[in-house]
Amino acid sequence: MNTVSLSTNTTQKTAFSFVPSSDDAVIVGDRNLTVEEVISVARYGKQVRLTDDPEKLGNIQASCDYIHNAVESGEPIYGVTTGFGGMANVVISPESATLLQNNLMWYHKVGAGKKIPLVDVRAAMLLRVNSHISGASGIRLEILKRMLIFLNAGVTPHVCEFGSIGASGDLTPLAYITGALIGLNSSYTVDFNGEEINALTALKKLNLEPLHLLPKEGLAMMNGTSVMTGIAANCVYDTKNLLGLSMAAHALAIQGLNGTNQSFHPFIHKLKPHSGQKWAADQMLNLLEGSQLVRDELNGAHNYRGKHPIQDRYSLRCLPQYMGPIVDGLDQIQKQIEVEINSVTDNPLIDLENQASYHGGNFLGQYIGVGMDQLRYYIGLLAKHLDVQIAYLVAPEFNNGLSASLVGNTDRVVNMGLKGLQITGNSIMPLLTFYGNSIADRFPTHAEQYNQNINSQGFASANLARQSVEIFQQYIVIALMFGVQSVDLRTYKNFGHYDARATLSPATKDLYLAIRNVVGQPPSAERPYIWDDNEQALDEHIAKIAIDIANGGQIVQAINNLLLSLDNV
Ligand SMILES: O=C(O)/C=C/c1ccncc1
Repeated sequence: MNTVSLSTNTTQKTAFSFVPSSDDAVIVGDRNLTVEEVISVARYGKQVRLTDDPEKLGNIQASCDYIHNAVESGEPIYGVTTGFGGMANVVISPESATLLQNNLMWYHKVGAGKKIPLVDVRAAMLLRVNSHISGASGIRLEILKRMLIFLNAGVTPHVCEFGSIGASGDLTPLAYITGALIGLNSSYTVDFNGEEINALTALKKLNLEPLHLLPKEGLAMMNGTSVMTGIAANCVYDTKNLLGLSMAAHALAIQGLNGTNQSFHPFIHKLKPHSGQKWAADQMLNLLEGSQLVRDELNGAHNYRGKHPIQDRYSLRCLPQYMGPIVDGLDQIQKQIEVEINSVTDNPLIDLENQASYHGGNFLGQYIGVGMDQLRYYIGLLAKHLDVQIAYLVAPEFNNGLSASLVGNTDRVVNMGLKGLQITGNSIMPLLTFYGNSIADRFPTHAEQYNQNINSQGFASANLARQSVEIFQQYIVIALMFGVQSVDLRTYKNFGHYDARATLSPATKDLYLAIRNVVGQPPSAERPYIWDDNEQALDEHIAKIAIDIANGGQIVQAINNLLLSLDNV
């Protein structure tokens, strides 16, 4: 798979550059799409094709015919022969039905704030096609094909971060995608393989003509949850990587602290068999297996440990019980996102079999609003646990014989070790629990003439989730740096040298090596990761590790088995 290159001074995925992938294409319409497939298209340039199932393709045309006939016969259908939303009492004549759809994009050209990342817009376009492929939306195949042309050529409309309350779907964000797609006018802009150009120029470069929307097509494009769901898919994917890295950071810390593996004994977790808890305990055993730094007490041994308690403190001993609900919760969120990805989310919906159409509200993004609220809450919980582990590592009263603040060279009395790094971590962790606050329960009750008087705030919730993910990507770096330094110091304490390659469990050695590699400082028997304070600029290490993680680079690859196991929680 080709990788996405990011600009060097940021880990944000706004700086996406499109490289088409030569892997097999993702097919829309043959079966349900997964989060993984969405990511492969959105971030890694995988090509997309439409199904060639003649029945599916025929249904798309049949749904357009249904709308055409309804308009001809003057049938009252919401949003086709009526005004929109709270103005759905306005009767629209057949002659104005086309104008109605094209006007929809004008009064929703009201986005505010920054542009959202291109990878989120790419995910949104894929999801919009996937939603329309069911043939219940009354939109031409030509428009679906056009979205795929954009995706496959790396042409991405610009979408703003404010403008959707997630009620009638993401009207305004989708208006920006639609306006660019049809070339409504030159004020719509796109990213054309890294170059910002207007939509009309983009269409020319793609050998496409501007299009006029037909009745229902504006609503079909704009009434839906695709943008918030695209963002959510990217967020859940990243959060699972971060969950895996959190587990691995804990495994390093447990080795650094000379913790026991007994608390992860399957006997304990069989007696409280929540699937997430069992997964966390099993994975912790895998992560620690073969380590020379833990107290190997799976046989039930427990000896007095002098001034240290006979059993470990809760952040170690209760790790599976703490992690379990987070693991199960993320799994549930992913399942809900995958249902949303494969849903038809506009209104009205066309029932071809019964030649009827139904007024409803599949565009309400409540699953995404609540799901992304939960995702941010779980990120806050993950961060809190890591913060505790760091605090444990730096305190000589508790850390089982390591130096204060994990100072490397204690003979150089001015060394303060990782003290500053901990404070940076302390500056981030509260933000992450703050971001765990909910937004879906705070809404404008008077929205849109009291028509959208219940709304999900799903788009806002998803945008906040992206921010939370990006902040957590910085935070996990700090936890990992603490983990690396602690295992070096523990190796010295127990074995008289600093090369933790020889003492770590095989499952954490790869991660350890990847981190040392990314910061350009290979392990050595003579010195730990950080020896004297003035030998390295730790902010540069933070930036390098964060970029590798945001890119899914070697640090994430190093825990691939752990990540794969998340699919079978
Ligand atoms: O009530 C609806 O189903 C849709 C509402 C709406 C409001 C404003 N613009 C487009 C659609």
